[in-house]
Amino acid sequence: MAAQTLYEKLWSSHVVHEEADGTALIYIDRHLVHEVTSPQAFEGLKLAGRKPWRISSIVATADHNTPTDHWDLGIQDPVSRQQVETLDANIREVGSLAYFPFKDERQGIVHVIGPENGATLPGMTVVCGDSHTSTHGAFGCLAHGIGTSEVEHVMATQCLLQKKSRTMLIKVDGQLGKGVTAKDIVLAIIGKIGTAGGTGFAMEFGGSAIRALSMEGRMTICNMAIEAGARAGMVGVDETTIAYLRNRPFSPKGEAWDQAVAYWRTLHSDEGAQFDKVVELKAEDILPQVTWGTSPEMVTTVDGRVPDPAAVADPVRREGVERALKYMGLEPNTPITDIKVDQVFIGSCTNSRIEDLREAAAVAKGRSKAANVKRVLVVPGSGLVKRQAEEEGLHEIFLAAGFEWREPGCSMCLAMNADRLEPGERCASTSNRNFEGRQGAGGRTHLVSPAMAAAAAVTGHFADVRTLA
Ligand SMILES: CC(C)[C@H](C(=O)O)[C@@H](O)C(=O)O
Ligand code: SF4
Repeated sequence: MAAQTLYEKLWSSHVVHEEADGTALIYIDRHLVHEVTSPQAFEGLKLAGRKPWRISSIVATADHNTPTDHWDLGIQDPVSRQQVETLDANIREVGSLAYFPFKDERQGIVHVIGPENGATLPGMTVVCGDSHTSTHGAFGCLAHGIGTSEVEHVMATQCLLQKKSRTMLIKVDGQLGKGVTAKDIVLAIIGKIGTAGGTGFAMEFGGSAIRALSMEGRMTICNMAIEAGARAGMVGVDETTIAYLRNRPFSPKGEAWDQAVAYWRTLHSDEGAQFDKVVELKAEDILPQVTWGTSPEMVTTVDGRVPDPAAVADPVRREGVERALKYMGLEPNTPITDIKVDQVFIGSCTNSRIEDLREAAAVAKGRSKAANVKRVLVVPGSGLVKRQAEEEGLHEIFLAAGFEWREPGCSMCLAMNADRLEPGERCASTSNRNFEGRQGAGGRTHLVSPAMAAAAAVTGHFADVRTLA
């Protein structure tokens, strides 16, 4: 058989029916559900008198609207409370493989709880009514974000209507420098190809620098594939994938594990497989990244400067830069390290896993929040991450530095709960989107790695983490 890409293997093993124009129905193995995009889907199902096709595919949690402090007080905001209670009621009514509700010890951000519970497994098709579902592709799965009407369609039929994507390989070879992380790799990729660079593609990340990453790092990269415009992001299965999944609650056990592992080992692009497009980066060239604008592609290196619109030849791009600088309150040519921050957010489905917290703690250790920084929020991605961090004493490092140690959830990634920026406040954030108003109306977001966020917290401005270590 001809050499196949990972995407082609995943696609062909899930096609139920294909039309002449290439539109296909693909079977869905795992359906992750959260409170924001599921209410209308459950309602639609109820109105049609239907039941979910395969309840055991559903894994649900409440994450966007849950508070990250004073859990004893419940959910104060009535809209958020109703959202979460609606999910509670819907899951109670229809059932699920697992539900991690508000306050459950395994509750957390949907893209953190899936993998850590072994609910995301290689070879699966994974969907969720959430754009960052691409995260799960780190496990050699085909993972798509879907809209609310598609959530209903998947519940009703266990299938999704899709058109086959073109394939892109992003190959990162070499060794990352000290203080440079998976977040810097993915920001550098988006800086290079742009937020539309992956449009129409399923993106596979490969090369020796990707192979050397932990599963946490691979998830960070696949998480932001969507910010590069890709339909899905993925990494082939290797021993790192398999070691991560051993003994997770929903991972197969005993003989079924051995059979699964034998299959999983086939889930990588074959030697000589042809991609429609290949982009190459050298790990040695990647420096710590900081975004300066209102789109993830508006990014530069920590030793760089805010761009000067006058130097941008293309008039459309020039206007985009001008508008972004106005919103961000930045002057052209300002050195990145001169930009002071008001708040720091360490969390989100991009960077709230144990390794992220370890990296932030390594910088925070023995240091303190700078006086000009109003608040530093550290928000673990799940209850299990929180427990692990506490077992390792990371929370004590954060608290000693004057950071706040919170309960898990999406938090100030998109300000659907009480955690938000005030208008005009500037934030170093480990999340994935720096859009206008994303962290609160008028808030200004700069995307960075956890180590760089901690460096900004202790110095009060963006600082090269390599000089602090
Ligand atoms: C609320 C949800 C639909 C949304 C998404 O799809 O991504 C959110 O998670 C986000 O990050 O903006
Ligand atoms: S952490 Fe942010 S990006 Fe991730 S699912 Fe929640 S709101 Fe979306």
